[in-house]
Amino acid sequence: MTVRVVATREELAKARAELSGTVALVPTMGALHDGHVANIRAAKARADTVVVSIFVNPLQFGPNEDFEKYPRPLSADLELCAAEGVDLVFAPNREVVYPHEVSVTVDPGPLGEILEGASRPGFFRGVLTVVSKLFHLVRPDFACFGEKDYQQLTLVRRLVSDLDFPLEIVPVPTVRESDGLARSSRNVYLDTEQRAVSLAISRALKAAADSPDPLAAAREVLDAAPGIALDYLALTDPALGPAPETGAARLLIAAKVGTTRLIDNTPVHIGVK
Ligand SMILES: Nc1ncnc2c1ncn2[C@@H]1O[C@H](COP(=O)(O)OP(=O)(O)OP(=O)(O)O)[C@@H](O)[C@H]1O
Ligand SMILES: CC(C)(CO)[C@@H](O)C(=O)[O-]
Ligand code: BAL
Repeated sequence: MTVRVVATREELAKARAELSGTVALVPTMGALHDGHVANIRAAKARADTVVVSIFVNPLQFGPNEDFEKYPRPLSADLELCAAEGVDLVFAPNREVVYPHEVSVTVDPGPLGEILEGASRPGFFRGVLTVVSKLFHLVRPDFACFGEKDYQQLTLVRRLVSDLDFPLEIVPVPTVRESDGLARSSRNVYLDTEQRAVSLAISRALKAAADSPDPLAAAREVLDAAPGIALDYLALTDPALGPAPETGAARLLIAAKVGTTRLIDNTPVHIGVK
């Protein structure tokens, strides 16, 4: 079993013209896992054909982040795409996506400055710029994004509505390991002990989802967890605005375990249901 793979703009344009019916794009940075598979399956359920992009986007990495070390197991990724019946993989190199120095970029606005944006300056500018380029190059009818990266999903939705991209964003629920840890390409950085420590993140979210005081419930679990360096624990409304006094809300966590930065989030309800 193989999957069609293109790397240049010309190859992509030709392959795109040969796709019939509706197209769903699954943008990724590769190192594919079950979370990506859920995105691919959601794409297949929505559209006639599925395109996966694999590109580790330098523009969204800070100078001290893991761009160089980010895993790039391309042949395993292609096997997985073939097994999932993906129609086309776009796996460009840096020069294809950025043929000259970038000058014009997409401003994510105030939502890009908080949470992940506060810890990773320039991150959402990099994400929204490359996502815009992928939307122009692939011209999908749908694009799937995981709820694991909730702020990214929220900002991509704003990008599409504020800048009138003619496509629909499909959110995909977070896929977890059986012990609760959210699947992430960065989980491979964790050793056995760190992996055990990192379970406090999903335990905190679970406690929060079951409590009328989500913030306090999560804090209690995290305070009792050695080895977790909390970056933020934030309660917001579902669109990442200020949390309501009661009702539907979102709880988001970012934490470092060793040198690995992990993020996760859950819907919560403030007050008694
Ligand atoms: N556990 C998951 N469940 C659902 N979707 C996911 C999951 N993990 C990643 N995705 C989604 O897959 C897409 C590509 O993500 P990416 O390639 O960055 O993988 P990742 O595992 O999030 O990597 P990283 O750990 O580097 O953030 C994004 O839309 C992301 O939200
Ligand atoms: C959306 C994305 C592929 C843009 O580089 C990346 O941020 C990711 O993998 O979530
Ligand atoms: N999963 C979002 C991309 C990143 O962390 O760089």
